[in-house]
Amino acid sequence: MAAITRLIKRTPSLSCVARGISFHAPPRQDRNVQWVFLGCPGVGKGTYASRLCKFLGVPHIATGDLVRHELASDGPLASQLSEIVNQGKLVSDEIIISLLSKRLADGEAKGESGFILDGFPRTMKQAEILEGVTDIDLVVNLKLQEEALLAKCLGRRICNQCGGNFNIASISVKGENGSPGMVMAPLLPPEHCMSKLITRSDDTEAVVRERLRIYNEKSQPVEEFYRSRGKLLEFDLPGGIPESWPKLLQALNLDDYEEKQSAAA
Ligand SMILES: Nc1ncnc2c1ncn2[C@@H]1O[C@H](COP(=O)(O)OP(=O)(O)O)[C@@H](O)[C@H]1O
Repeated sequence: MAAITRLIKRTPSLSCVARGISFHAPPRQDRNVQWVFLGCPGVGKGTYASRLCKFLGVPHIATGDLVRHELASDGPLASQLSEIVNQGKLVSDEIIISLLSKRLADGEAKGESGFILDGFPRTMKQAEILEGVTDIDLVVNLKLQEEALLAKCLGRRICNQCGGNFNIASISVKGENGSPGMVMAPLLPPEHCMSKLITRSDDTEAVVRERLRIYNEKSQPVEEFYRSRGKLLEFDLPGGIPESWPKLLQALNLDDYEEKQSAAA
C-alpha cells in the first residue's frame, strides 16, 4: 500500500447536498489515512478498527457509537432511534449522515486528520454520498462464518464503567468444503469489570438475525461498489485477536510500520 501519510494537495473543505442530505467532509490536506471498515454485525469491525486507529494515530469513528451516544443522551431523536436499533433496522441515511457530519466537523475543529470509519457506509446511498465528498483510500472487508457472527454477538459484553468490549463466547467452527476450521477463545474482562458487564439491547438472537439479513440486503452492494473501484481488501479472520491481528497488519503492509517509523525518526 502507498505510504501511510499520503500527501494530498490542499483543497477547500467540501460539502454536498444530495437528495436533501447535507454532508460536510473535512478538507483534503496533508492528511492521514481515510479508511473504511466493512463487515457483518459481530465480525469485529470495532475491535480491529480501534486497534488500527491507535496504531496509526487516527480517530476511530463508529456510526453505531454515534447512534448509541445519541440514544444515551435522551435528545430529541432518542425514542425514534431506540425503536429502530432494537428492531435491528437501519437508521435513516439522513439521520446517520447528520450524526457523522457533526462528528467529522467537531474532529476537524480539534485538528484531527484522517479516520477509520466503522459501520459507515452501510447503504449504496451512503457510499455514493461519501464518494462525492472525500477520498477513501482503502476499504477493509472483514469476514467470518455466519455461525461465528451470531455467537460473537450473543457473547458480547461491555463494561458499563470503563466502556471496554469483551466476549464470553468460546467459538469453534468446523472446516467445510476445503475452508479451514476456526477456534476463537473468549476475550474475558479483568476481575474489576466482571460485576459491571452489560449486554447491548440489540444483541438478542432475533435482532442479530435481522441485522445479518439487513446487512446482506443493504450493505453487500456497498462491498461491490468498492470492489469495482479497486479499493476493497477482503480479509478472512483466521481466529481471535492473537491470530488475526498480526495477519491483518501483514495484509495492510503495516507489519514493519513501527520499524520504518523509528528508522525515519
Ligand atoms: N451507517 C449506518 N446506517 C444506518 N444505521 C446505522 C449505521 N451505523 C449504525 N447504524 C445503526 O446503529 C446500530 C448499531 O450499529 P453497530 O454498532 O455498527 O452494529 P453492528 O454490530 O450491527 O455492526 C445498527 O443496527 C443501526 O441501527
